[in-house]
Amino acid sequence: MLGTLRRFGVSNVLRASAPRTLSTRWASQLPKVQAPSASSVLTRSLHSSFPKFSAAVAQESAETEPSQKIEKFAELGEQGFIDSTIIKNITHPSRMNLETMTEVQSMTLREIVKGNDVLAQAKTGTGKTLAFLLPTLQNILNDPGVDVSKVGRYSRTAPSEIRALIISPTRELAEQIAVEAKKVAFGTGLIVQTAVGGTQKRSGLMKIQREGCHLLIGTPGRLKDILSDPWTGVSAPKLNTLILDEADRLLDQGFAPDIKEIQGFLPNPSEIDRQTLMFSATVPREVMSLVRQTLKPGFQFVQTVREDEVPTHHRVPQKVVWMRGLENGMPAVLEIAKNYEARRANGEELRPFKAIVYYNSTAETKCAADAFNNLRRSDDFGKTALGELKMLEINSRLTQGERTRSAESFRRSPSGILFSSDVTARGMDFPDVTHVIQVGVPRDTETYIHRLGRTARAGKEGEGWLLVHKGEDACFRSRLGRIPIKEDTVSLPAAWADMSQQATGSSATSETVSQMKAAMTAVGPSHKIKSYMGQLGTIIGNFSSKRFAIEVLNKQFVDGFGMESPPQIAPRVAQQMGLGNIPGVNIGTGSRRMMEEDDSSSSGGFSRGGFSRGGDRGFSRGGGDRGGFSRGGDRGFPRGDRGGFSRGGDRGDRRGGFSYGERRGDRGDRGDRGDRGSSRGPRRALEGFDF
Ligand SMILES: Nc1ncnc2c1ncn2[C@@H]1O[C@H](COP(=O)(O)OP(=O)(O)OP(=O)(O)O)[C@@H](O)[C@H]1O
Repeated sequence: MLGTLRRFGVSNVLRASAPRTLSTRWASQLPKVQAPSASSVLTRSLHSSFPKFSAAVAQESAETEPSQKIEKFAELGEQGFIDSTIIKNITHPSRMNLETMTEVQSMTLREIVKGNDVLAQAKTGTGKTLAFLLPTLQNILNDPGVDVSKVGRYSRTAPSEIRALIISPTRELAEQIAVEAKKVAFGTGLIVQTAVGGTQKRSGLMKIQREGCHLLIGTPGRLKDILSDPWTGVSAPKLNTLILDEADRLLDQGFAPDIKEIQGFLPNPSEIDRQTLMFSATVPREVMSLVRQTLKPGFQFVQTVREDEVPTHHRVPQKVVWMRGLENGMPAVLEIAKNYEARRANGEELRPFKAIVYYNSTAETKCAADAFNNLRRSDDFGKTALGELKMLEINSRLTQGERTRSAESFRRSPSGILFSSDVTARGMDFPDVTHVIQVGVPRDTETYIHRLGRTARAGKEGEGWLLVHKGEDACFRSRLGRIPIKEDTVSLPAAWADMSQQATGSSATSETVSQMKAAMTAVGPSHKIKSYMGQLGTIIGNFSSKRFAIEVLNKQFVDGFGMESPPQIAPRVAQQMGLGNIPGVNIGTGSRRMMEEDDSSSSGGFSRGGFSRGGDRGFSRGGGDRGGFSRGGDRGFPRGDRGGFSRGGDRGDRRGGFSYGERRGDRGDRGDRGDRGSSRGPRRALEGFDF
């Protein structure tokens, strides 16, 4: 109440709300921070970092008790608590068609309308977006200084009338939030604008200048650009609310400086009272000092992930499959799809197969998308039920237009496979995703949780699969050991097939392996090379020894992708990565030229009916031929040649910079770092490469 009083004086709206006891001191919940007993480790695993965090905030925050009463949106309108137009937008069958608030919505609504600072942690897919949008838009309407009237067709609102600012870590998420905000605000006169990188800055800016803005949603880089430039006229001197969605991501090392800088362009909170809201499904302890610096003392800590409750990702069946080699990853993905389709064909009532496959590097997503598109175009697969599946990709290497098209296409499609880097791991709300498949151990627990959270949203069902190599065992146990993932040793024989041998026999697994190997062999050489380099950065961090990592990686490219020998690593890079003396490292400078030749040649590859000779054009210096998926698939891979990797090795790409996973600095949009850029150990040596 105090916050609202401070800002707008007495709020009639608030008086209309029923009195509730919302807060208790967190200290009363202290048993939660005790060390988990052996029997409860699995169910408490989500909280591996949270208990420490909870203890850290015990003294300075209040926790909101779980709501006993699930509220209907319509009641909020009847009470006069929320504007009737907003309620109509939310509840009308032809609009958002929502009836009842989710727990996080119910538990945060009044706190936010009161003007309190809130940190909210709730499971993925439980409606956090609406939880902050609804009260924030209502607060803007409550502000007597806000004029929503129009002169003719034109609003009276200036670009300096921004009352609330939402920061999102990725462009897609910012756009998605804006779409939802516009739905909620429809017909109220409130103006919602976006400022995201990768889009035309000028036209976006002119739109804000022309139409004005009450709620601005953006990515850190573009927001910084716009707010730092006084000539834009876009400013927020009357800002009341700052919202960090995916707050832990925005407060980690990668984004924190940008967030701090943006705060510098906002009014000083000691002069103009400001409410700050933070939402996420995960709140690791590392971000706590920044949470404390950003929120007011006594902020509300709303946590719907309770100790006695199985969090979303526990409810979803999660399976880990240990693969014979990394080359078995794509056949295993294909087998998951085929097994599911077979169940559907047997009459099980299942939704169409709609999966997101996550990789730890951009280049792997590209390679996988290419391979699966090759597969789709082949005669033997193309005519099957799965041949209809859309094979899409999203990663930060695509132009923003391509990214948006892929996201839209996947959103609308009832089925399909999206090969993605962590750009989509947080917040993205693709409907009806049946499977999340993660290949390789993700960089941390939070990444695993958010990726998994792309399925089983809004109460739906979903499955989670993790495909890993035995060499990642220690890393798996340290990052995900407390997550209740069940080992599956029977469902995916393709994960164990020996791909160094030509697949023989007519079993379903042989067919799956043969089909996938042919499709992998036909991937363009430059994609293979980039994938190799991209994986180098991640796999060395995941395996216990470099020697083992190199051996396994090389095997993938020879036995899986049909290369005669693994791609060459330039001597300088090998040295920087500490690979100079590691057996199996193919040191030389031939890869770069090969990529250039491949990029400049027209794409051939996989034609209907199989693998065309033109597929690896420009790649056959050794004169080798290819065929199917024999070991000599990419024979002719040159050795020790001019070129090699140097900074900006991938000239064809628009942007530079490489770090673990997604590139740390996505130059197209400095704010859009879908993936954390960790520069641990050998990965540093690959910075400047764009794989
Ligand atoms: N009250 C509600 N009743 C039913 N569905 C809802 C409700 N509120 C939101 N949803 C729907 O639930 C889905 C997930 O919502 P949202 O994207 O806000 O989840 P989230 O908690 O932000 O997830 P994440 O942690 O992944 O960002 C959306 O499709 C949204 O429309």
